Amino acid sequence: MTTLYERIGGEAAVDKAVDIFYDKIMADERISSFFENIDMFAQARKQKLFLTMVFGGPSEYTGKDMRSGHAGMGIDDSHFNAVVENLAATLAELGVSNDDIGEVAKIAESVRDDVLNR
Ligand code: HEM
Repeated sequence: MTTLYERIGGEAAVDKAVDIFYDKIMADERISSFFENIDMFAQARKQKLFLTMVFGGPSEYTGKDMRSGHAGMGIDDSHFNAVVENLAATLAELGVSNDDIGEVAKIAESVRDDVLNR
């Protein structure tokens, strides 16, 4: 059985997706302010490793868990929805199938309560 990671296109596709994703985030006034003082190069590197892991690729992520990684930021459901929307739009642009985008959305849902610290 192929993994989501393989179907999306492996390392090259995840790298490209994360770069486009953060361009969208930085241009999105609903959420860009959260990233104002963040080193986006380091952030993109972590996000590539995190998504690679949760999509079923190699597990090389050594960053924080989603609860401690987002603690005290005041992220609410509307911010979370905006992030997922940008991720789905990025994957659609890269030609990922609707089924696979649905699977990514499910993975995102599975960390919602941790990211929102509830
Ligand atoms: C599917 C949802 C999300 C995933 C998978 C995700 C993933 C990550 C990862 C892997 C990190 C790195 C953690 C570390 O430093 O070790 C991180 C940090 C961060 N996330 Fe998220 N995130 C999500 C949702 C959000 C949302 C909704 C926001 C705000 C709108 C957000 C804002 C941030 C910020 C600002 C950081 C940087 C923290 C810092 O370096 O001080 N994230 N996220």
